[in-house]
Amino acid sequence: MIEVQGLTKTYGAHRAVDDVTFSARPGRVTGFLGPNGAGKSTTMRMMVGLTPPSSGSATVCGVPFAALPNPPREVGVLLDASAQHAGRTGREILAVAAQTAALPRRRVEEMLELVSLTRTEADRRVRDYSLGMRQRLGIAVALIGDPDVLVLDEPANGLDPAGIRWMRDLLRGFAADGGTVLLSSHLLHEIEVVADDIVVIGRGRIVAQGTKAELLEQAGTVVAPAEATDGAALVRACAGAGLDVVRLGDGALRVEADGTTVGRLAHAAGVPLGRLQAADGAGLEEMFLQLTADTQREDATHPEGAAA
Ligand SMILES: Nc1ncnc2c1ncn2[C@@H]1O[C@H](COP(=O)(O)OP(=O)(O)OP(=O)(O)O)[C@@H](O)[C@H]1O
Repeated sequence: MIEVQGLTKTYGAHRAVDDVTFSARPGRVTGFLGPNGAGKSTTMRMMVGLTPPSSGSATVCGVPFAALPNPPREVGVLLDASAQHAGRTGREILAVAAQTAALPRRRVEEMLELVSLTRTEADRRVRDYSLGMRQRLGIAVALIGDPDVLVLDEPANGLDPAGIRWMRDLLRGFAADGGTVLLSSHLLHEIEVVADDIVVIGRGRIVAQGTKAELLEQAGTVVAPAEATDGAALVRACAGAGLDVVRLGDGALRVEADGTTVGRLAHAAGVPLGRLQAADGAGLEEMFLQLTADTQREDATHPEGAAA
């Protein structure tokens, strides 16, 4: 279990993390999603005692990270896969990690096998590792103490498609065994395929959180009139009922309401529909971009923007 309460970090006048509260529960994968610079890494660094918070608190397994008697046995942490000593071999890094946590030496070979680093690769210096190999080594270090909790910052960076699949299966398996997983990403798809719960952060603040199913529901309904000329009437009908409406660009709209509500409004307005469906993943992406729009470097929202 991870509990974060009111975590805030200011750098001068800049609030990098602003009153962040959420929890990551056992048996579930929690995705921490936000665009570049949203505050994910800073939040995670505060959770594991690497950055002192300006205010607020975080506990892992019920206590602050710094109070854990043998952290690697409780929490596996991967924050920066390139932070390992570049002159050491992968095997040496794992050996040091095992020794620090008072673990038997055999854990080193077990972890190498788990993350599929070959004998030759394990004996190579980390400076000669690809980013994907560094991520695998980082996962091995995180798992070496057989922890209950995993905190992983962008663990899929640098992994090839097979590696991403491997990582996903590993995290799902970890959670299925009762473990708690918190992983960050700036890519919705990466989070969507693996997470049970999603916390969305933008410009240091939580902008949405809930189970994936709840967020998909909030993503609303995609609707399009049978006749393109009815587009404006459909927008008026939905917006007039106080619903948020976003034009999707192909004549369709995303309306923040369930299908029955939208269907009734269209019917009342005398607009025959050509399409009415749950917004699902594409809707979630639209919602994510909208929620974090003011934190995106590029204006990723559709040029037509919000219609209401
Ligand atoms: N040591 C620091 N000093 C000043 N500002 C910082 C420091 N560390 C982070 N920041 C700022 O805090 C904000 C959040 O950064 P953070 O690295 O937590 O974002 P992120 O969500 O992890 O981004 P990314 O997806 O790009 O890794 C950014 O504006 C960043 O410039």
